Amino acid sequence: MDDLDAFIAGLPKAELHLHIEGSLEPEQMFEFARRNGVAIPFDTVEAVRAAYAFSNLQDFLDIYYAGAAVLRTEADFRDLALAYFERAAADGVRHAEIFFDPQTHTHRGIAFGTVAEGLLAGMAEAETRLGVTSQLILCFLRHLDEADAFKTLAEAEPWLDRIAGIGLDSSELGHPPSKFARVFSAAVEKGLKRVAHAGEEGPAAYVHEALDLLGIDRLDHGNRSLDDPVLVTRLARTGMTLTVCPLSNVKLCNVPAIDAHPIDRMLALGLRATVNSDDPAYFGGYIGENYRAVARGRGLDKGQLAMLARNSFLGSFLPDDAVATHCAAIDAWLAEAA
Ligand SMILES: Nc1ncnc2[nH]cnc12
Ligand SMILES: [Zn+2]
Repeated sequence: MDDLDAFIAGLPKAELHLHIEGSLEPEQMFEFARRNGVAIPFDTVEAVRAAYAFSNLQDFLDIYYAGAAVLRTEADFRDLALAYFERAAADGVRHAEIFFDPQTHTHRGIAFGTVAEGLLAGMAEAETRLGVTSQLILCFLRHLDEADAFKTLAEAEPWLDRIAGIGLDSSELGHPPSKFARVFSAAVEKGLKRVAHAGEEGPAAYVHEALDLLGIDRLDHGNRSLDDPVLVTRLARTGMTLTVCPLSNVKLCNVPAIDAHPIDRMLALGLRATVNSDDPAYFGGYIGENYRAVARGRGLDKGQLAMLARNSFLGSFLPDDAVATHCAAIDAWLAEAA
């Protein structure tokens, strides 16, 4: 491991944009398929990996939803979460706020509670065994309708004291944030935080909508905000956190190559950008791989990498005292590396 890789591995960081279903590795897909007696349309792990060539978000989503079909029991969700936390801990993650897509499972007849209890069990075990804290964010699938989102929020009611917030994901184009304004209003009355994918493939106007109509606390992706200087100013002045996912952006062809990624431009514009993995099993790497990719591709120095890590705690839903402790650990690591 060279000096930069060692610095990145030891840099305390939070992951704020991770779809737990997107951490399903092909090996696990086979294991879960076997133990649940579910057929999958692939013969080998290599054939699965070979299918991961995407030209846009929808290409990926079609495969991602099909892959999730192997997840059936509470143990599957627990094992999936634990496997993610083990990889994240090895990458220096101290805290993670993870997304899950309940509708992907309830629409297949899996109870909301099976998913939630399994994930919560994995999260609790990760905290005791690995020292990684975490929170859960329930994402609504935006290609489905508002009524389905309301139904899902009602199903979540018994678990809401253990769910930090709600999010919005899936096919962005044609499904603007405005479609879910009323669900997000209902969620805020229940004390939930609000995040949304916006400006991943969709226009800057969708980011404005997410701010104005959903009242988001955090912006997932947000790359297309760079098309709109007034929006950039608004995001910078309000200290809005952007959960940027570099390898995902390249894999889904939203950025032509990693050396053209705008992560350092975002920082230079005063945006509170963070680095995250999105769907690491599908996009070529976990959070450490994303940091290494932008560090090399954009020539980031240790100060910039530490800023990205500090932003991840500042943008988290952790209480101030925990954020202060994590930021002090970053400063100590930076001082040691100097
Ligand atoms: N990158 C992404 N964009 C939108 N929805 C998603 N669901 C999982 N990954 C996603
Ligand atoms: Zn995402």
